[in-house]
Amino acid sequence: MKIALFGYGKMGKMIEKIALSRNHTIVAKVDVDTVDIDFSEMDVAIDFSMPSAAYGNLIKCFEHGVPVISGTTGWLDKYDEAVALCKENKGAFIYASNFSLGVNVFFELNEYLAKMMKNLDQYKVSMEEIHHTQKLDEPSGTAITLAEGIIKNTKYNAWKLEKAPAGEIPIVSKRIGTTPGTHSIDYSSEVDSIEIKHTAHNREGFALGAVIAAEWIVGKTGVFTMKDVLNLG
Ligand SMILES: NC(=O)C1=CN([C@@H]2O[C@H](COP(=O)(O)OP(=O)(O)OC[C@H]3O[C@@H](n4cnc5c(N)ncnc54)[C@H](O)[C@@H]3O)[C@@H](O)[C@H]2O)C=CC1
Ligand SMILES: O=C(O)C1=N[C@H](C(=O)O)C[C@H](O)C1
Repeated sequence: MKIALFGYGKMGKMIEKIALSRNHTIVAKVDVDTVDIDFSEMDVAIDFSMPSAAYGNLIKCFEHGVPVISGTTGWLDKYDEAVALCKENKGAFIYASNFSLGVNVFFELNEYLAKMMKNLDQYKVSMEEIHHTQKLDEPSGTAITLAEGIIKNTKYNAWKLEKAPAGEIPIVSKRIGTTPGTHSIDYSSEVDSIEIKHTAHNREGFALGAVIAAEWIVGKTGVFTMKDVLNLG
């Protein structure tokens, strides 16, 4: 495949490494200094840019008929608009807050545990996410996806950064060194705690998942998620 990278930072460079190892070609590396973009050579675009840029990059891809994988987080206030424009242009689009296989397993584990905890009111849930100090958004997109999974399956109705009132999930965001991404969920009662945790050791898992999603989406039309790409049962 001929892949265009929108965002050539930490993730863009890791995606390039994984893509080349899978015999793909990088036909464009779009970044802040890019003036002209030639869409004619792209089979698929992969956007790992920044919260303020992602939506604009997606729209350009939809308008030029290029399927797009969006990994950038912190722009979900525009997600519904992006879906509508994708459909209007008969485009193809996958957004995932986290493309790694391990985190997508963790998403399923999170919902499974939440269903079991639904009526155990003696337990209170809390979340923590730890990332590198260069991360622009908080909480992480992954943490938001996890919180939504808990809300869907329990009596909790919202999430809040740091402290949260009863019925809302508190999320603590920490920025430490070069941490790739650690997410933990804790159900605590007077007598015990139950915790599940995912720790990324590097960015390879994120990049591999994004490239696999790119390989999957080529030739398709519509809006998809990583659940469509991964058959996790
Ligand atoms: N969904 C997932 O699996 C993952 C998502 N992410 C997300 O990906 C995004 C990027 O993360 P990193 O690569 O670590 O950040 P980074 O800061 O290393 O790279 C972002 C790059 O985007 C460039 N950029 C800024 N405006 C742009 C524009 N208009 N068009 C194209 N490029 C532009 C920046 O100059 C920079 O080179 C963040 O939102 C992060 O949360 C990161 C890892 C995994
Ligand atoms: O900024 C990052 O690095 C990451 N961001 C994503 C998120 O916001 O969840 C995914 C991963 O945790 C790394």
